[in-house]
Amino acid sequence: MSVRPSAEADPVLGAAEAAGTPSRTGWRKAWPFLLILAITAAVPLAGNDYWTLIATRAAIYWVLVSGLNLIIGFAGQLAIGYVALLLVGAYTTSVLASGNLGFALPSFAALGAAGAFGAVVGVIVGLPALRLRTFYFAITTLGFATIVTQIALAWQDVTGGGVGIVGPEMPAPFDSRIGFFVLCLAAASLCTWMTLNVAASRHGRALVAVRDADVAAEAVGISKPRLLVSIFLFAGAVAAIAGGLFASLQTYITPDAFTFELSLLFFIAVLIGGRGSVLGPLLGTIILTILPEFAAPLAAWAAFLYAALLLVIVLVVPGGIADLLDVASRRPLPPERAIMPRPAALATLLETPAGKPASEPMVLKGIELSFGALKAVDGVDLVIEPGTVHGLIGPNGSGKTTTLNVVSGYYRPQAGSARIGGCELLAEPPEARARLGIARTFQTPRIVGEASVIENVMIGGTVLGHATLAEALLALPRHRADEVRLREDARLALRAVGLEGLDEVRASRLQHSELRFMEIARALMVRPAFLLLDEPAAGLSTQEIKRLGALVSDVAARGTGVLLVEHHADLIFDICHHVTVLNLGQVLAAGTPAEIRTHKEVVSAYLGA
Ligand SMILES: Nc1ncnc2c1ncn2[C@@H]1O[C@H](COP(=O)(O)OP(=O)(O)OP(=O)(O)O)[C@@H](O)[C@H]1O
Repeated sequence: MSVRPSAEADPVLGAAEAAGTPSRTGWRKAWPFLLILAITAAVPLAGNDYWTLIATRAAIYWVLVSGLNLIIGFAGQLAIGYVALLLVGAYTTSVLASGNLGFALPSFAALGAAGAFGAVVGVIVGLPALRLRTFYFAITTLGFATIVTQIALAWQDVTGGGVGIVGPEMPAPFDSRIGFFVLCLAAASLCTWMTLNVAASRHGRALVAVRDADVAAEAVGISKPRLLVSIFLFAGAVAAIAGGLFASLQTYITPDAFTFELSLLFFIAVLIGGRGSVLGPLLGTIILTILPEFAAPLAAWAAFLYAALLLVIVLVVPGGIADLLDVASRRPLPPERAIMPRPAALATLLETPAGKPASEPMVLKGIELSFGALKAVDGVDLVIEPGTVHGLIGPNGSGKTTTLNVVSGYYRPQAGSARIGGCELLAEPPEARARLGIARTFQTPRIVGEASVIENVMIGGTVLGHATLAEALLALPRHRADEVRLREDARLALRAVGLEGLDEVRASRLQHSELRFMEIARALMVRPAFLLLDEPAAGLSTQEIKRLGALVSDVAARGTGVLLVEHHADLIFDICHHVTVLNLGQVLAAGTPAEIRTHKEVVSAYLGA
């Protein structure tokens, strides 16, 4: 995904392009990359071998950073010690090509083997990220860098220890300075294209969802472990290939070549480039590679220069280079814009093949959940019929959200069952709920602020895509078809909830009420059999609450069972078919709105006189 809504290449731009009519938007988004490619390709024409060497080095670094960018910039995992993968790739290629193991592979075969080995090592380095958060993971990657350096030093027979080993020699025509430069530039271009493809895929969107809205990601069916492992595989492979190229460029490598400063360069290139961008980190890598060359006397101060640059960027442009280039996101939005849901679009969206109206009710029985000594939910029974709106009301702290969290899988109750027909929901992991047709919104909207509105909504359709990460990397037909369909569906969903015209706007620029409707659009992408809404009217104007009510009624009328947690009594009594009242975690009353409105205990405990 291009989480920078306007500044980046999005190789899959919608129906027009899929139909073979390239749109102007494609070229508009691709030109910065083509310009960088043209300028870099022209470097050898200046006849200066030294600058050709620097350009080659920048291309190699970018091969590594392009993969690392998916880990840090997209998935938000702080992998600081990625020089370890460069070292692994450099030594694997050199050792396999040198014959130190008793046989010698051709250089390209050694490079390929290093890529495969790097993929495995990438997963091993990345595994702690599945359990550890932020800095703890960062430290493990640094620890890994130290370990592989020590192995390279100690395993003298194979690696040459401190003395080092000869780097692989590339065959003709890549054995000349220019030939090798062309090879590295081609590898860098390929990596750029592949990461742009991933960025503009359901996998790229899932990565940023995991980074910025992990609970929402889980609710739309994204499996964080599976996603991260596949990204670690890719990043490890390209980093190791970069290592092989690096060893060839250096002609001779020792463990000393893999410094902490190099690791810092990779990490900071992504940070100053900007999160969720490909163009920014590419420019970051180029800048950091050539910066010490412009300040040759300061070469020994490289780490200091990187850190200073990072500080300046963070203070002046917190969003990094990508943010600076994202001019469109600074254009003013119409201040007086109304949310106008369109029932016709809703009908079209919910009738598309992915729609699976519920035929059986969702039945909760005896749900119990305690937090320590506090019984948040204490034996709750609830039946949500398809095609109806079921209101769940009660005083603050009565267990409404907790009940909803049990249904969506966020909490596992200590007792009870939640079934749809023969399917026991509680036996399924949280990310399986979307596939079972359950979608939700949140009390506080969980969104990816840096992504465009339409991309946020497309995140809701992640499980409806079919293309694997490998297909997305290579922009194979299934990936292109996924993107066209998801984008069309997301447009429909946005029309349905009344946010038409805001598709390409960065979500962080929306008003609070718009975010609430955007979350509903994201949930509708699942074509939910059951839709769980957690206080969707909070913070909305009277007019907006009316439109929300009509929208929710429309959704239910098309067969979806809606569980509506809400404090706005008018909305509840206007649109609900059934109402359950909770108090202190228990069902205080259940019935039709008319029965609840006049229920004595409900009036005294919640509604008031
Ligand atoms: N993760 C948690 N850890 C400890 N206590 C919790 C947790 N989540 C909820 N609770 C407690 O459980 C009780 C029920 O909370 P819940 O959020 O379900 O109430 P609610 O009816 O949705 O309230 P509100 O209308 O204010 O959102 C409250 O006392 C709350 O403080």
